[in-house]
Amino acid sequence: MAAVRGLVLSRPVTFVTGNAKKLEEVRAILGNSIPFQSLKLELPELQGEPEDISKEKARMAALQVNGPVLVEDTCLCFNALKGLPGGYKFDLLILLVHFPGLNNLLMAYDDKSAYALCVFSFAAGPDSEPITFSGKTQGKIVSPRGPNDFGWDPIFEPEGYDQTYAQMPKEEKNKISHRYKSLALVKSHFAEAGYTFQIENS
Ligand SMILES: O=c1nc[nH]c2c1ncn2[C@H]1C[C@H](O)[C@@H](COP(=O)(O)OP(=O)(O)OP(=O)(O)O)O1
Ligand SMILES: [Mg+2]
Repeated sequence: MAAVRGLVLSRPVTFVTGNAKKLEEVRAILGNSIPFQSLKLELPELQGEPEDISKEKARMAALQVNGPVLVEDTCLCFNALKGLPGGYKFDLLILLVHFPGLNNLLMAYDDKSAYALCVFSFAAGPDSEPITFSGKTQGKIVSPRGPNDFGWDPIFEPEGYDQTYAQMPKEEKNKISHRYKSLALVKSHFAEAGYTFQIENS
């Protein structure tokens, strides 16, 4: 008799986001490794610790979808500002990208280091406690360089590179990014948990 391995999910996983650029990267990074569908929902912008925001997003998404969901919350954290803005989304980041002179704000600090943090959460359903997976990429804040089509990509230069995220080819960003690292943990979790997607009993 064949052993039944892993948890059975009632439906395929839904990745819930309102951000098309994120979705593009998640598609490219996951490839066929985790079958998922996507759903564009504008969930409320929560503030606080990134892990808490991500979990809460997963709870809200699982309720709306009434099935297994993946969500993620991403933030940029300045070491000189003790991790701010992090999960506190005042529009400083957007101002920095659009008004390069404002980078002088950080000129007051010798420490221009920062990290990009991506926290994925998986909830198996509306009654399941979400599990989080955090990926972090170290770097520094620079004056904007490169195309301005995804958030703070033009002002973040990852450690060991002389290009900003915005200047790098997408495939390059997707090999070293906060999102890539977080998704690597999600993939291992799925591989270990051995989720299957049958609806029928076996
Ligand atoms: O790799 C990235 N490179 C540059 N900027 C990024 C990245 N990833 C997120 N971002 C920006 C988008 C948003 O201004 C904020 C995160 O907010 P965050 O709530 O996680 O994203 P969102 O509201 O756009 O989409 P969602 O519907 O998934 O919540 O940082
Ligand atoms: Mg959001």
